[in-house]
Amino acid sequence: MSQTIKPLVAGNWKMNGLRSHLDVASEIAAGISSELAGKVDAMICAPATLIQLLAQSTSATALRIGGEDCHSAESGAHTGDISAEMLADAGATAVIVGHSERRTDHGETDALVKAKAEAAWRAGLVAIICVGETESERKAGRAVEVVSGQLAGSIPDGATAQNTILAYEPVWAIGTGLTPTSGDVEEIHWEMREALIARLGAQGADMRLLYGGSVKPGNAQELMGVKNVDGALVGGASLKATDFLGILAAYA
Ligand SMILES: O=C(CO)COP(=O)(O)O
Repeated sequence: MSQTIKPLVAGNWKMNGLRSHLDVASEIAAGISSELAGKVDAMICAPATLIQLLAQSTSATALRIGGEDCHSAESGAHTGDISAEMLADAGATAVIVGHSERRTDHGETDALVKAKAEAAWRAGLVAIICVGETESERKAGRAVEVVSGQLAGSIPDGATAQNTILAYEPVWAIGTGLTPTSGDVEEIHWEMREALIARLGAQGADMRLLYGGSVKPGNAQELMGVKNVDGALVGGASLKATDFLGILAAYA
């Protein structure tokens, strides 16, 4: 945990949540004391259908609301897509780009992820850029190489510690209950930090680096304690208020 960087625990609801799920966010917001909010930022990235409702219901709380993806264009003939401006208009303050499920399901390339990050900034949103190796890439000893390549290709010039957050999510750890060892997380996060400093200087030194992949209340303290881990990106455990608050409690 860095001395100077305020950590962020962000939930990613993925394609989960009807309006009946709004109570979960309210419960999470109610569970964040002002003391805890002084130590860690908290966010839920939600399906586009819920963003406005969530932003309204949590507006007086410390919980921030984000989107899960955006198109690179501001508007136009892109049926079914959502622009960063639309997310901002609905009350989002950030958006995830380049999640491995988007890279896999929709064939998103580093170049597209980079364009989406620039779109996020254009709309005044923070870009949460995701990178991470697959199981076969790790087994082949290529984890550092793959993550470094994604990082170089997905982060636009002009990234700052204010407009960009990086999330390392090993694909094989997502939704599986498997996590890398603390040593493996430390190695990747160190490599990311070095690459960011080499490219962005002080902005890279201050940028938040989240770990994601099967983060639960039971392993949060250990994972969040790893050097250069400045918070978490949480999938399944963000759908239950007690679990998400249990992860935030690692920073209490
Ligand atoms: O993909 C993730 C967050 O973006 C991680 O998902 P899980 O926490 O369910 O493994």
